[in-house]
Amino acid sequence: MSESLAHEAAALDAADELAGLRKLFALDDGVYLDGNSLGALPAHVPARVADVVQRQWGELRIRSWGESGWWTAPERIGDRIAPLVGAAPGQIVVGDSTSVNVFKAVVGAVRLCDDPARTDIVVDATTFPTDGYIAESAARMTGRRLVPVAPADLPSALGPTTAAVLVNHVDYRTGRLHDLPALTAAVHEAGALVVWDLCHSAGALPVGLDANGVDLAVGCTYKYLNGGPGSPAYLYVAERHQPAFDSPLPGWTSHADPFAMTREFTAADGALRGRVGTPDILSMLALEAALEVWDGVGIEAVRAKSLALTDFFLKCVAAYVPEGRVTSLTPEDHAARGSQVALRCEEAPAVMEKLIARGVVGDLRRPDVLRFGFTPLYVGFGDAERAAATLAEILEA
Ligand SMILES: Cc1ncc(COP(=O)(O)O)c(C=O)c1O
Ligand SMILES: Nc1c(O)cccc1C(=O)C[C@H](N)C(=O)O
Repeated sequence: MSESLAHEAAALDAADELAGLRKLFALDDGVYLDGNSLGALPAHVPARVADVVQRQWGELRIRSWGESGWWTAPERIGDRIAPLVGAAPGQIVVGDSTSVNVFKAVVGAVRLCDDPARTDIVVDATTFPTDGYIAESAARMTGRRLVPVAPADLPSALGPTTAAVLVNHVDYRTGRLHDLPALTAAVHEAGALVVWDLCHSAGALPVGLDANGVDLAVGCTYKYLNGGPGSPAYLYVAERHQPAFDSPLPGWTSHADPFAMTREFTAADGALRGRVGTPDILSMLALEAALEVWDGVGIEAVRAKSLALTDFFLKCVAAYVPEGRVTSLTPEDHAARGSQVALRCEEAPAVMEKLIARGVVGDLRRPDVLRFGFTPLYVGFGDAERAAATLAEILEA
């Protein structure tokens, strides 16, 4: 479209220290900008899953719970995710869906708060729906009131009646990054606990759970962590809260001695309290294999590339797309930007269909949002330029 932007893309790709990671993924010639919904497949994962099925399950059978490390996979893989979200070992367990972990975390936070005068569960009013639905149910179950508040208004909405706050780190629709350090501090100032949903930030930018004193957090692993469709989510319970963390789903695998099979429940120590039932081993070990692409990769470098990619994509869109056809919902300010660009466009459904037909895969968020996720491990600057050029051609036609 423009020689100069295409040249700029080539120069940026040539200078990109993460560019070599793309070959670790099974990708075609298309432009894949939907890794914020389903991350791409790391190429070595199928053989690893085949080994889990054929040898570990097929040959070792029941012995694999011990010999193949199945039983301890939730906490082992939690420790592998921990450095990506700024957590020391022993605070994350992997398992269940994000939705289920939201439930454990919100009810767990209200129980940790343990003050009947604190009647409110505050929820991000712009949240991904599942968090809102579950927070509402958690409020009913714990006899609390659900108070939806826009993240920007959170500090003024908090007070002596706040028990717990559930907020998304990055807004799934607009890509807005919320200020985790400041909001965590504001929640603590009000005497409440905070639960962060990291689905759209883990693996895309530094989170700093421990450094910011976050209480609880949840996240999925099938977006920027490339764990595969429906791969298990995770729950972070800060070490200081673990002794009092009272899970609303105390299954036998979170028991201190699961194989004692006692009638009474005695919670295990540490993050293991977040476990529930038998771990979904096939998905979990696919995730464990997928996480190997992070070996030697620093999240700071990923963040720098993510911002450069979204900046460059916005620049190409401004240069190519006819005036007035799209409006960016994604903040210009780096401090408030996640790893996606959301463009409002009147004809969004038809435009996304045409983009996908031309090999540029983004997401439609109805009614009028074109969503493009930038996953720095395998998306390059040439992809960003091509996506913007294709979008412009479609809008000009
Ligand atoms: C912020 C957020 N929370 C939760 C979920 C979904 O949770 P689950 O994995 O339980 O479907 C998503 C995406 O699906 C999400 O974007
Ligand atoms: N989890 C998904 C699924 O099972 C099917 C389709 C999409 C998803 C998603 O992850 C949606 C995503 N959380 C979003 O931000 O829109």
